[in-house]
Amino acid sequence: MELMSHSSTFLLPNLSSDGGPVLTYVLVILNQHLPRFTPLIWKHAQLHMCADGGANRLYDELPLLFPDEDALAVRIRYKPDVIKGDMDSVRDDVLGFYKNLGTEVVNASDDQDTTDLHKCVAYIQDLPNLKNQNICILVAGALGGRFDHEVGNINVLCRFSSMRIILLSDDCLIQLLPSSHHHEIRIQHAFEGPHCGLIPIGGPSKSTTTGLQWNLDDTEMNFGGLISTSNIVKEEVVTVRSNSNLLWTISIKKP
Ligand SMILES: Nc1ncnc2c1ncn2[C@@H]1O[C@H](COP(=O)(O)OP(=O)(O)OP(=O)(O)O)[C@@H](O)[C@H]1O
Ligand SMILES: Cc1ncc(C[n+]2csc(CCO)c2C)c(N)n1
Repeated sequence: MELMSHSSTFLLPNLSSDGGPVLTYVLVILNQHLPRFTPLIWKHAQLHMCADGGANRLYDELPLLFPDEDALAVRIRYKPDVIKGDMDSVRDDVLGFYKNLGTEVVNASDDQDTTDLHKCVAYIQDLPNLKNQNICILVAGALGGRFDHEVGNINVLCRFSSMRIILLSDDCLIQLLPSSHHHEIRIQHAFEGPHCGLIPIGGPSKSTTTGLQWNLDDTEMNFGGLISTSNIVKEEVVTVRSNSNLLWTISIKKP
């Protein structure tokens, strides 16, 4: 089985692959409080998208991260490339502002069965320019607020299990570790940890880990039984093998 390497190098001031694969980052902004490090991951991303009402967050909240600057100048500097969704949450003034700057708007209001995040990920998956790139989608504002939205966002990880997608908030990140691979997670100790968790998301799992305070040794996990929450990262590298998909979550440090 192949090894998949992971490293949250997008949290570093300057992007490096840290021995892992070279990734092309795409940023998707959701309709939830913008993480404080949004300008940093914006800089690392090649493409910037807003999921429907996520455009309101960019418009309203990004200037607050630059209190000494003119709000209009900040909004022009952080222009999304694409806004996609069913358009029931983005405000008309916000849509008009970004359309005037040249943002592409994709109205998918006919689809009321998939979330706006799902629609954005499907758009990224189909982009011809990114076809041969090793893409990693960073999803800002994926956690906090409404629980149905949070679970919907986690479900997108499962529906697009062959894509690298990382859900982000100010406090933590969540990503899928598909059982099709073994995993090596390089920890950026200055920016993340020590609290972490491994959660069986697709049914019962048997998993083996190294690098944690409470390692698993071909240990069965399932909802209603054991799941690994409040675990602690102890080494530079965490390894995970599992016969079914797991969610990996780790805390993000406050500056
Ligand atoms: N409170 C939240 N927590 C986590 N993610 C959220 C939250 N609110 C919105 N999102 C994410 O942002 C995306 C865009 O949000 P938006 O409010 O435009 O969605 P919506 O489909 O209009 O929601 P609603 O269910 O209220 O109609 C959603 O698809 C979801 O992924
Ligand atoms: C069983 C079922 N439950 C809920 C919805 C509603 N829904 C799910 S995603 C979405 C679009 C949100 O932008 C909406 C309205 C549905 N279609 N099917």
